[in-house]
Amino acid sequence: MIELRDIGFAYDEERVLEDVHLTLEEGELVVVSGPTGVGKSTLLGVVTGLVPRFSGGALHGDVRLDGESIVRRPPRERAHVVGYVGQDPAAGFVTDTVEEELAYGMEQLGLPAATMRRRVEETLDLLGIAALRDRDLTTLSGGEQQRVAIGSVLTMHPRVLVLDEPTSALDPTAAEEVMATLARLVHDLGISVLMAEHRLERVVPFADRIALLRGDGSVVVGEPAAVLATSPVVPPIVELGRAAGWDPLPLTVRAARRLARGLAERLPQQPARVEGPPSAGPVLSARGLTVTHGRTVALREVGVDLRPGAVTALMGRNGSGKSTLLWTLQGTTRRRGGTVAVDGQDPASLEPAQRRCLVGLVPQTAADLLYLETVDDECRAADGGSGAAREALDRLAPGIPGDRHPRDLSEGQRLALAVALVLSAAPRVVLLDEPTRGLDYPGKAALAAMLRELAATGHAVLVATHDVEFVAQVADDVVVLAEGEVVSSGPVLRVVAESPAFAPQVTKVLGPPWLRVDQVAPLLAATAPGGAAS
Ligand SMILES: Nc1ncnc2c1ncn2[C@@H]1O[C@H](COP(=O)(O)OP(=O)(O)OP(=O)(O)O)[C@@H](O)[C@H]1O
Ligand SMILES: Nc1ncnc2c1ncn2[C@@H]1O[C@H](COP(=O)(O)OP(=O)(O)OP(=O)(O)O)[C@@H](O)[C@H]1O
Repeated sequence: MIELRDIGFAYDEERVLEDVHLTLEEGELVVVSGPTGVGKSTLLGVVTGLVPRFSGGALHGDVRLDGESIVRRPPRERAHVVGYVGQDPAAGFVTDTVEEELAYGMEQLGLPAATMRRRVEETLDLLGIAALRDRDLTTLSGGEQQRVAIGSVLTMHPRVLVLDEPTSALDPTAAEEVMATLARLVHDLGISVLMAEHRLERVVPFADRIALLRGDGSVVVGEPAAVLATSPVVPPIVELGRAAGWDPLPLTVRAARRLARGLAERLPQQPARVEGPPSAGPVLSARGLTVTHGRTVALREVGVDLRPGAVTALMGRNGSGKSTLLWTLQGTTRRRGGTVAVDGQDPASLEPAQRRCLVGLVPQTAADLLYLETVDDECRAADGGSGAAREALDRLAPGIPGDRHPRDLSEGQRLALAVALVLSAAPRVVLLDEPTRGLDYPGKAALAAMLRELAATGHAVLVATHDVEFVAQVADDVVVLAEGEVVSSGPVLRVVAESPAFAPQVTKVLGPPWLRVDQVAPLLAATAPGGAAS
């Protein structure tokens, strides 16, 4: 139904797409994948019409809808057919409250009031946001905003849904529910979905085809197994399958389990390296933290200790209070009660400049930290010209031109820059709010390594994240919040084994104590019958 013909696109000097052919059939879900900054959002923009109209740059080639060329039609005239949710859902909000936002698109289409009412109710239930219906959009947590944004396009019943990282702010359970809902729309109503996503483990089981951007402007499109066989970005089970020499490669946990039968018994009982807990006292100690927003209690009597040398993951459902806790520890959010001490000082009582040396925070929206004209200027301002920020940036997302305006970076590049700026100052305590949005697997591995290095030199690190694979790579401990209270905390293995929702793919396939492919890959090679490992 939608066809991209011979698409080429360049921002000024940067060529992003070249000779791209892609068709999206009715009732099909296609995942757009590829490294950070490769051009996934740009490709989606060509379908919605936002590129080149609002992005600038030069587009050639044709976009066809049911055989008719729409390449010159502005986004507004495509909106009744093509629904779009961008990488920053809050940026797309046009009304004040959840219910208004869900109805807005339908009002623009002039639908009857009774239809609008019915669809709003259906959508509130479908996305589990009925309790938020009267809420002011600005007060929602990141994941709540993402659900409302998805809901606001679903109510219009578009024939094509274009979604940019739709699960990036969702907790694991919500992500699964949203994907199952989308799959149902695709199968039952014949809707077509085109989505860019880095967390392939969440979306590949639902994909009919994958469109992989390779980095030279071209796109390879095919069945998931065929594309992933050679892709530079693959979910952990595919990496596991490659290490074990499985053919065909498993795309679901279920398929991998079948292939792994008997394998778990042949692995030793303990991972080769077990990190012992460092014995020093905490760098950060918080007790009895209570925070309220109006009548909502966001945190209730929360206590945490962050040890030097340890990376702690902060997990929990959307809206459970993770961002609130980070900002309270950092000192910006006013607390109703409780204490925070970092090396004996309360960050809330310090001037912002002093505070930054003690506690660094990478916010959920990376752009909040960026205010200068170029990437180089930002790096220099952060590290005083030592080069530390640029070095960190190159590890996370290599090759970004120093003269680029931060506004013109891709989402993942912008996040990488914000992380690099905060880490280059090496504060005693580093807090990160969902720091893997927009990052590809190599970028995430690099971030994990950098956080481990910081911890190894005596810093304390707390990462709020829904990315269970990242937690498996980086964390020593996990703290789980539910409705503003700590409901469990302890070593990563124990928490992950207790809560299936937080289990990474390797644990789902091989069981504890295994969390990551790198722990088992060498063992698989040694135990594979006939040495089938490659
Ligand atoms: N206005 C602009 N001017 C110059 N270059 C730009 C502009 N906007 C984007 N770019 C560059 O184009 C490339 C593609 O960006 P795009 O946002 O499409 O990537 P992406 O694959 O979606 O990235 P991510 O994985 O981070 O979401 C990036 O290298 C980015 O820096
Ligand atoms: N100004 C506000 N007024 C009312 N409620 C608020 C306000 N700010 C936040 N909240 C609520 O407080 C709760 C905690 O929000 P917080 O952003 O800390 O959650 P989170 O765990 O980080 O969520 P997510 O995983 O979705 O990012 C949420 O239910 C949110 O809706």
